[in-house]
Amino acid sequence: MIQPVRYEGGVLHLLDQRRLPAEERWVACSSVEEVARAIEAMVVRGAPAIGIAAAYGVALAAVRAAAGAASAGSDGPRADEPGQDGRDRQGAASSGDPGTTAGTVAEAVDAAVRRLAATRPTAVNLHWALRRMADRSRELAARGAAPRAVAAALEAEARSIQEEDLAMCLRMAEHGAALLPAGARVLTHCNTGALATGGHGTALGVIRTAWRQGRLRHVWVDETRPLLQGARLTAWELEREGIPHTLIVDGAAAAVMGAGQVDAVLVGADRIAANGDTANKIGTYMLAVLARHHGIPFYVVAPWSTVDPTLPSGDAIPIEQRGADEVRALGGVRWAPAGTAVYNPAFDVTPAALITAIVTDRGVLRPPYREAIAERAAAPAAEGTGPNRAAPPAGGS
Ligand SMILES: CSC[C@@H](O)[C@@H](O)C(=O)COP(=O)(O)O
Repeated sequence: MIQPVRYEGGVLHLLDQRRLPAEERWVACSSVEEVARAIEAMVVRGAPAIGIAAAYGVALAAVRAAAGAASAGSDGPRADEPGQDGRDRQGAASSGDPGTTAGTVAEAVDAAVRRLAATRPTAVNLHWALRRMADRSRELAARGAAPRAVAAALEAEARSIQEEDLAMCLRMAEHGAALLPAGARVLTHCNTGALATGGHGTALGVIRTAWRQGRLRHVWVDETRPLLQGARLTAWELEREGIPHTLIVDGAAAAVMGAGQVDAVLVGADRIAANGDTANKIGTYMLAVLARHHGIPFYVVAPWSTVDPTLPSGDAIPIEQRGADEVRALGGVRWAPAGTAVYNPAFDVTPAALITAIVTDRGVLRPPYREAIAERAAAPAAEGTGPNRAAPPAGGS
């Protein structure tokens, strides 16, 4: 199984998604700053995977703070010091620290949460995961846990977030596959696969499971301009799995729908507001309009950690704006005049009215979404899916 995030021996290893499919290269992070920069640079991307990486970033901060004052009151390595391969830190982390106070660790955790929360604004999973780590840290501090015990517990919490995300993906995949007709031809956007999650994927997880169940015939893959997550990442995952697929430019979606070649559209989400409005990769809204015009079901697939009941509607979802050169150029080749004005929102918001159903690990939600979301938010989370979130996410909105 593809897993883009691995935490081993106090070092976070991220599969560098900027380089796929050309090469499989891993980036080692041993400080919060390295994790934050990896998220900003999209070494790791996809809403759930960003949350998982950030959770490990917080754990790294705690590990380093617990080890940092080990040398008789020295302040240890700085949290923003770039690592080489992290092994030096691993040694420091395991050396123990009689001198570090619980307060030092709590401060390091708070600083890590603030830094990581500022990396990418739209995916709420990031803030959900950070909040969970901060809550766990406070709980341990209140119990008077020793620094090294806090660090170990935060490493375990991050691992739980990762494992629970995989479990949620597998549950969503079962729910979503059951919605598809036998021999389905589906269209998907961006990358919502194992690369974007704890494994298996959200919309792509449904596709994987439907294929294994023998009910899927074909996948249309939007290339997903400007960063080509569909062409580079989704096509790579589908090829590895042997799932029949065809890559199209984003502008061809209407033509394949109009030709009667699509039975369902499946997309992921970065944030779902209380009324069901859904932020996802730029171009998703366009697909929803097209699907409605052609009478094709449009399904959003997302874990509960993507639902943000604190926002009344999609109008309140912060949309990340990215640099002009992502549009003017690709791979170092510029094809637009250097001074051309560019508008480059990374996400758009699909109005709930265009969404046929939202597939979550808590079941399939149907309109009216405000009621459906309120009802599921109040229900206890299924085992292994973490605590319900009642309060607003850390720095999320
Ligand atoms: C399971 S991933 C869901 C979304 O995060 C995905 O569709 C998406 O929009 C990813 O955007 P990205 O900018 O690549 O992080």
